[in-house]
Amino acid sequence: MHPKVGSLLSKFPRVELVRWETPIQYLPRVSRKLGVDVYVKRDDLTGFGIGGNKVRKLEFLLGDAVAKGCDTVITTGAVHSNHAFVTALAAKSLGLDAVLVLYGKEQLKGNYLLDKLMGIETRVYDVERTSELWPIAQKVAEELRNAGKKPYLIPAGGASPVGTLGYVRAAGEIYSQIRQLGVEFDSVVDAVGSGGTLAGLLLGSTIIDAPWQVVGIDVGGFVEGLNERVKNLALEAAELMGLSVDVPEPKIYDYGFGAYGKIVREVAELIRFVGTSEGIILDPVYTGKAFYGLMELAEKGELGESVLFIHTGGFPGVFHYGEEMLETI
Ligand SMILES: Cc1ncc(COP(=O)(O)O)c(CNC2(C(=O)O)CC2)c1O
Repeated sequence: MHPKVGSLLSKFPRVELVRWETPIQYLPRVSRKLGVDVYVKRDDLTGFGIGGNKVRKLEFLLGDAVAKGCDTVITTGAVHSNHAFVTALAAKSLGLDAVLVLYGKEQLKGNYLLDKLMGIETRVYDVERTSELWPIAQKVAEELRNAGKKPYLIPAGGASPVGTLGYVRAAGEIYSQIRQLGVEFDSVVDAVGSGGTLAGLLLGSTIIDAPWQVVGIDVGGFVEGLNERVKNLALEAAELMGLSVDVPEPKIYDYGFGAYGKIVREVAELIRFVGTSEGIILDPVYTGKAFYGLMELAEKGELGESVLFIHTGGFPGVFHYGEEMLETI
């Protein structure tokens, strides 16, 4: 861990959910195809509830909830939400209750199947996008307070200054790993939904004065005003840490293929290519689109000679959208 990051974060309550450093793995076949060295940080293996990148944010979010004596966690997302499922699972593992405020078609697949299998309370609403769920979640919190509960509200994706600390810490972890590996990166690339992961990487990379550029791949406009949102999240997290830093403008490229959650042939084919050539499974909503963007940008020379992809997980999405993906290829 980078000493400055470690000491800055030590004052924040954190529950340990990521029990190891996730490996950084070289992808020989992808690298040969691109003529660029591509590595992947296996944050799909953070190890709690196949929750991928969300687990890092939840260490601080649930640490805060426990420190405040809260007894019920509420969060929002689509019915296929990786974040919603692992938030509720982690809350339950800490003895807290959880209520998921969701939208979308209820199908017993992927994360929604896991929600039900784990006996998680879900409330599904007829809205078009996650952002419309926030006022509903606030009403649920009020209902719980009136029932004598002490709810802790977590925004979609855990995209808050506290949640952002999770990827500040990840940047510090990457720093110590590259010294052991003897590698350098020109770019670090991550899928962007609610923006918290990118914001944390941006702030963490600024704190450690990292040589790499941080690049986000927007997977379909999960939120509006993404650049400003990411920058503000990073600055608010810096303020929370007691830092005054100048965070660079986020570099975000749109590879949403027209809409968040839209399943497309190009991504299904890429998932097959990366799976059969490197044994790594990407998902059709987030990491498949992000890796598609990485490969196209790398071929254009936008990412330099050595690139680190943050594999943020999303595995349940393969089982939510598997049939739809197969129809495209
Ligand atoms: C596998 C995977 N990879 C990357 C991301 C994007 O992370 P951010 O939300 O921090 O930008 C998600 C998000 N998922 C959301 C969810 O509800 O699951 C927040 C949208 C993700 O699940």
